[in-house]
Amino acid sequence: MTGLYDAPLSEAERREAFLDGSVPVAVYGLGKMGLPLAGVYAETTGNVLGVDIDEDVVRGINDGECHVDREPGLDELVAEQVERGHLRATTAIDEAAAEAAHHVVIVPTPLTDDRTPDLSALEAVVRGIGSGIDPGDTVVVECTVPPGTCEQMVTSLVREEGGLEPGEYGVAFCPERTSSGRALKDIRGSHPKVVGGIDDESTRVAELVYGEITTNEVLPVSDATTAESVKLFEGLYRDVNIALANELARIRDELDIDVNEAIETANTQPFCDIHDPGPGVGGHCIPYYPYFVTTRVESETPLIHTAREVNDSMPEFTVRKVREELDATGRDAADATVLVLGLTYRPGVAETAATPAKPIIERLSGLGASVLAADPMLSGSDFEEFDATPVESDEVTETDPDAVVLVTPHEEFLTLDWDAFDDLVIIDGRDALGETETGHRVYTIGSG
Ligand SMILES: NC(=O)C1=CN([C@@H]2O[C@H](COP(=O)(O)OP(=O)(O)OC[C@H]3O[C@@H](n4cnc5c(N)ncnc54)[C@H](O)[C@@H]3O)[C@@H](O)[C@H]2O)C=CC1
Ligand SMILES: CC(=O)N[C@@H]1[C@@H](OP(=O)(O)OP(=O)(O)OC[C@H]2O[C@@H](n3ccc(=O)[nH]c3=O)[C@H](O)[C@@H]2O)O[C@H](C(=O)O)[C@@H](O)[C@@H]1O
Repeated sequence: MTGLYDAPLSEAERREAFLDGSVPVAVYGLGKMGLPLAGVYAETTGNVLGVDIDEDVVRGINDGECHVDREPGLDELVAEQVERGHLRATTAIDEAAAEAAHHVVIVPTPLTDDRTPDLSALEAVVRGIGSGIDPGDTVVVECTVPPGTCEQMVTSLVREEGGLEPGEYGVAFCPERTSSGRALKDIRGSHPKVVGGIDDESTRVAELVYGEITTNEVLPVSDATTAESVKLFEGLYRDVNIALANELARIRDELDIDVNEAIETANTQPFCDIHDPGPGVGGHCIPYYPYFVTTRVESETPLIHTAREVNDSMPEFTVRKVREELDATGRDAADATVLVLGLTYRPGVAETAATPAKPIIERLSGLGASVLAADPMLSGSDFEEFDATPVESDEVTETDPDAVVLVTPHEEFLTLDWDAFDDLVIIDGRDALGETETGHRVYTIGSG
């Protein structure tokens, strides 16, 4: 069986070919998103080859192991699909590209240091696919990309490496609308699956494929660039709305109200969905996606930039609160020991990209404080990127800090024995302590 693009088959025959494994699938990128996606493709078609550049990732998967933590159901799915021969992994991208007829790309698309999209991994993978692609194949891009990437970059790389023209093979953008910690639920159908091809046949193939992958509806849009924009708009909406919440938290002291209470109450109005304030916005998604749009257009985009500035100002705001609260208890931050709890960008996810913990620690050290840091999802060398002394999460109550900053409220930190500390100042970055009586002086971002 060759690929589904322009296949001389009826809709039912195409579906049957996909479901019985006659259309070999390759998934490029086996990380927090790619591994669950490969698992769902494997349980659907029984014929998936995963590709990753990390030999440890490949070896672990071929041993039936799952390297992605805290994803309910993923350990079992990977073990079962590998054991049944439905899923295997390789670092040999050329082999995979030659063997597969349906190519799914979900590798990192981060930002460079000067805040332009870094599509180097995508380029490497699409070149690899181009070297092995056949007429009738389909390339599906799931990693988030700037608008126009599929129409332009993907087709020109396939032309360069494989000599194929659009119309001989398919390209579709099918955004991954998945959150870590609930990846299988999301991939299988928490949200409608958006699909957009560079031509109608590409859209049709993506619609058929994702009609089998998701239990939710499939939303075909006009073209790939529209689908790319849908994904980015979701992220832009979130960044701008978090910035509104953060700006309200910044004026909380002057209003002398609990802004978190006011936000929660305002949101009882169906047209209001103000998000949660916090110590900053991290991850390789929300803080990055705005630049995928602003670097793509000449027009001014003041709202997008201002939202980024507000969100990126929250680490400084958080450290200012540490200084003010220590000051109010007669202590100088310069002589203080500060314990930072939570370094990943949000609870339960082992990802430190753009984490606010990093600038918070840098600013605390800049004040002269000695900084301790704990995070149950990090170990050993993971702490090296932070200018702080690592503390085992189950040993934090053996430290004697003057202040604790709760940046990322992993569940392990919600049951801490606060009595073990003396005369603490606590900055609760995420209103995570709620009504917990800590017996210490607490400043909660948003609530005061
Ligand atoms: N993490 C998330 O919450 C979401 C991420 N996304 C998109 O998915 C992309 C991937 O995200 P994650 O899975 O979280 O990243 P990750 O960092 O967890 O995994 C990426 C995987 O790709 C592999 N890789 C890197 N370069 C490669 C190459 N040239 N060829 C083959 N494999 C390569 C890495 O070894 C790693 O195993 C993101 O860049 C983003 O655009 C979309 C929705 C949600
Ligand atoms: C529009 C949307 O909700 N996008 C989701 C987002 O997931 P992600 O894992 O990046 O987490 P997130 O909940 O958006 O949080 C990002 C950052 O923003 C912070 N955050 C989040 C929500 C909020 O009200 N306030 C706030 O400060 C978080 O602490 C975190 O540091 O980005 C994912 C992605 O695109 O990678 C996407 O699939 C997810 O659905």
